[in-house]
Amino acid sequence: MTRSETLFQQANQWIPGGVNSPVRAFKAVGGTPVFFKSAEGAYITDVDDKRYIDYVQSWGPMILGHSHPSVIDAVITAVKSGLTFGAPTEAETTLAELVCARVPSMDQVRFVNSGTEATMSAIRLARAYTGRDTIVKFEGCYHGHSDSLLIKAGSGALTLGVPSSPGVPEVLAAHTVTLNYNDADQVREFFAERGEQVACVIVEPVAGNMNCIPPVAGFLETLREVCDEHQSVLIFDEVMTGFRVSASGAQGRYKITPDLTTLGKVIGGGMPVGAFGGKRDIMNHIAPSGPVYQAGTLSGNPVAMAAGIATLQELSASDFYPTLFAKTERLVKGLEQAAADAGIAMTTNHAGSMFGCFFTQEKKIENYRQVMACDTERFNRFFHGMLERGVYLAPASYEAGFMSQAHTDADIDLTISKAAEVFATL
Ligand SMILES: Cc1ncc(COP(=O)(O)O)c(C=O)c1O
Ligand SMILES: NCC(=O)CCC(=O)O
Repeated sequence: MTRSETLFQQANQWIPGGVNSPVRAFKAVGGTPVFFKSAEGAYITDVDDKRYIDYVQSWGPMILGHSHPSVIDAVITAVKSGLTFGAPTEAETTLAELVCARVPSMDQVRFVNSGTEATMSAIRLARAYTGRDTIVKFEGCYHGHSDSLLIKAGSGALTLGVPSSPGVPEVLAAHTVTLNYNDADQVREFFAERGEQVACVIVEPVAGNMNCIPPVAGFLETLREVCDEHQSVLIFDEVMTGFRVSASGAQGRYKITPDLTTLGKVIGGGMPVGAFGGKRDIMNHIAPSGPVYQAGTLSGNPVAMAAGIATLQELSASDFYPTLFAKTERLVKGLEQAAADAGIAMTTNHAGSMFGCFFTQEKKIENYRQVMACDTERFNRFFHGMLERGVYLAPASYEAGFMSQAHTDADIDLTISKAAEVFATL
């Protein structure tokens, strides 16, 4: 047995399914999850001392690569001053200012501990602000695991075949309407009928939890329009896209201004952080400014704030995003070419530093239905072939991949050559 196999067996005794988050368990791809012990830059090392080029990057946060020296130094400095005070610190304001300065739609921001908390709190706020109950989301989008949002959700929920989780009361689920991603006509039709009931529309402005699906022209624009017409709150869930698809997130990339934005992943630099924010007149409703309750023992944790500040500061270099995006292009073009050379039907999507591969005859993948029709068995063989050859991809075909600053052209070219080997076996 490998050490990962031994550890997984032990973990299963004490932890349900052996993991603390379902997507880690390799349920979708089969086999035993790899247990890791360290990571640096683009590389991650497992407990059997095997090294992998990592395109999961902890599901998105590690945009600088693992163990970036400035982030580690900032964390060590913060740790030495105490782990948590449960009281305000200057670092919270520093990070809040950094975030709001970069995301112009955000006048104010509240820090929480995860993306789940951020979206859960944002929809509570939108419901209170509008005095309405109905929320609109899109099939295959994942916004964390709060009750109202775990309806027809993406990510791990898709792989388990239970996108709408048991345990969510029907009366609550009834308030969540699920529409088709990238289908502007359906959104218009729904709003024409029930727009006055809609508290908010929440959307991943680039979908990253049903593989990677950028918005088609006009989709986000339509969401903005119908929300304006019906006084509904438009929430961009930028937990994944924030500071990843542009310096100001997807809203900057596609030039659509949401009312509320949720963030996570990158803004915590690898520490547990989420955030929600937006226009001052909406954020004023949050306690203690207003009556909408939202709280957290560890919210704004000083160590997490330090990691976030150090990360955002690194992103300010003028060539940061162009360089990062060029790497993503290099990878996806190389993978497409390698697949074509091997006669494998595969297409890719990418947006900024997010990307995805689809095993399909179709040339363009723009919606959930198309994703679900892709050849998952072939993806699973691809995944294991790459894993064997030292490339760690997300262990499910419904996840976006992530590029980091630390990936070199040599790492990317090595990845493409490994993929070429695997394509030859598919
Ligand atoms: C778009 C999006 N929203 C929300 C979440 C939930 O964040 P977390 O896992 O930190 O609770 C995730 C990822 O998990 C996500 O990708
Ligand atoms: N796309 C999946 C995630 O972003 C979150 C990972 C997890 O749920 O563990």
